[in-house]
Amino acid sequence: MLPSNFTQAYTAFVGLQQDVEAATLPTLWTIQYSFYIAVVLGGVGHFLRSALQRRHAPPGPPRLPFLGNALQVPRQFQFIQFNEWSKKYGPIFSLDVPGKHIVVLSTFKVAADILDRHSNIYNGRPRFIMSNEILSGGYFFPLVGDKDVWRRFRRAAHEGFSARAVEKYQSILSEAASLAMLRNVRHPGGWEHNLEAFAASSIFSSVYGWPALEPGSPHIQRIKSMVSRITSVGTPGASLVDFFPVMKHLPTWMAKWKREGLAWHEAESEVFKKFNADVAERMAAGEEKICFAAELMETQVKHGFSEKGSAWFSAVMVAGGADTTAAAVVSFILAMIHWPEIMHKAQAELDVVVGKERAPRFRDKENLPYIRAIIRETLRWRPPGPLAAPHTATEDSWYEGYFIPKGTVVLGNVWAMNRDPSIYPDYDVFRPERFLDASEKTEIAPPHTHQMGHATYGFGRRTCVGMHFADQALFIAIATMLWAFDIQPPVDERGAVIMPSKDELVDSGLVVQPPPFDCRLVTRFPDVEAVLEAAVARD
Ligand code: HEM
Repeated sequence: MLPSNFTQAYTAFVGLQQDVEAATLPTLWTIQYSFYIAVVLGGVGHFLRSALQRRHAPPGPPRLPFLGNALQVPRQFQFIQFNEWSKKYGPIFSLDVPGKHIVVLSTFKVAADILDRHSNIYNGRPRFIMSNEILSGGYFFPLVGDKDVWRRFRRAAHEGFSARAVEKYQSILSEAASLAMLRNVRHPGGWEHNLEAFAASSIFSSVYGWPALEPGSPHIQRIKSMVSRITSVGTPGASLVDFFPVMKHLPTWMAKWKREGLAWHEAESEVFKKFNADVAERMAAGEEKICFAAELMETQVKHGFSEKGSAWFSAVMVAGGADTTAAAVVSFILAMIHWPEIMHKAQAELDVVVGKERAPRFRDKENLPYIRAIIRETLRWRPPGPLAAPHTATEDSWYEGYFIPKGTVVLGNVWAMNRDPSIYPDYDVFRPERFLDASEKTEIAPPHTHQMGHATYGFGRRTCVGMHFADQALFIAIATMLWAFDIQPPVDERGAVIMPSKDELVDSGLVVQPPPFDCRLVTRFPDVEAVLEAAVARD
């Protein structure tokens, strides 16, 4: 009976009629036997691959039947548990959760060997049905798995955000930094909002050419809520459809989650299209201000983007840049409170190179090696994304005797790499000198770190496409902040110092950063306010 069942299944599958003419039977039998052979070979292949995977998988914590390691992987702060496991199982270990084989990399070297040197087969992303395909219509660039679509995003992003291209945003960043510090002089209690507005405003202005945004602006809130919605449904276990992909095909009348998700996507698309329409209007009126969205509108046909695709692209660039940069600035402030001697050393450098008559500018960067080392150390010490983003293997491969099958999710544990005790024995100490040679003029970095000394911008071909913009933003914010203020811990009503914890972290889904804390910003000299005012007016 088996053959007839198979034939029926096959004929139904390829759309053949059941009542085939007798004359076609020989052909049908050939098809039928080829089909059996394919199924048997497929089954044997699958069995062999599974055996290979079991036998040659990197070591890892013991698995339970069916559930694998699902109950051992925490929902938050996974990088900390993964770091512990790496101490026991080594720099490459594996985990199994239902439907997914995961490999975690914990040293710069294994990450460079696998994700950088073989980046052509490790540049995929796992499928994010709810967050990317439904809520974002397939346009959430960092989550896009389709190679062709991703390549188009990447090429277009590179045109606007390469090391060279981002220089055109320097005046926007300088103005935003001076404005944020001016707000800090006038409203020091709101420093965290002022710096959040700096990060969001500078990327908004670079993408849409808008004037600076106020702290708490509805635009900042909108992008934050977009990111938080997309990341919350994308976390493992949050959306059933990511476990059972077939559910994506349910009709909307049967699936409220899908109906609501698609409606949300349409509403967001309208907003993002309006942002772009506003840019188009200003361009038509002859405004010359350079912005990414304007350039993209001119090149969108070449890159193969629809109107909606290009509207989402611009908004996603804003989303990728705002919270990450703000989180790094907050960690820098915390470090300055805990290591004031570093702050004073940086201020001495600024006083020599910049002086007190003007605020720092980009052209000073070359002569401020200590400030540059502080930026690296901030990103090493408290990476805003301690697990970077998941990559997937798009082909089977081997690494040092371990088999990594196609479809494996590969995670680079940035946290473990940046705190590798064999490279940084004092990894918990904030010490920018580790990135300078004996003369303290030239930057140095350990091997396999792209000369950066950290892996905070990720790996291989999926390395953060906004990293040059972020580095510029961090430079001008940190230099202007240190030039203008002594950053001090708060004191209680009796004058006793309240030291904020340097070890606590909060995980917002997109970024990991210190929980909110107070600090005192004391202007370093009487003219700070006047100089910042002049800088804002000039830029
Ligand atoms: C301190 C600030 C930032 C940090 C720490 C950071 C970190 C990261 C990381 C870890 C990744 C994933 C890399 C990987 O998959 O291996 C990433 C991807 C990405 N970042 Fe950033 N980022 C920052 C700023 C920015 C900025 C300013 C922008 C936009 C201008 C941006 C846009 C993106 C985009 C679009 C991707 C996806 C790239 C792709 O999938 O090919 N990021 N970032």
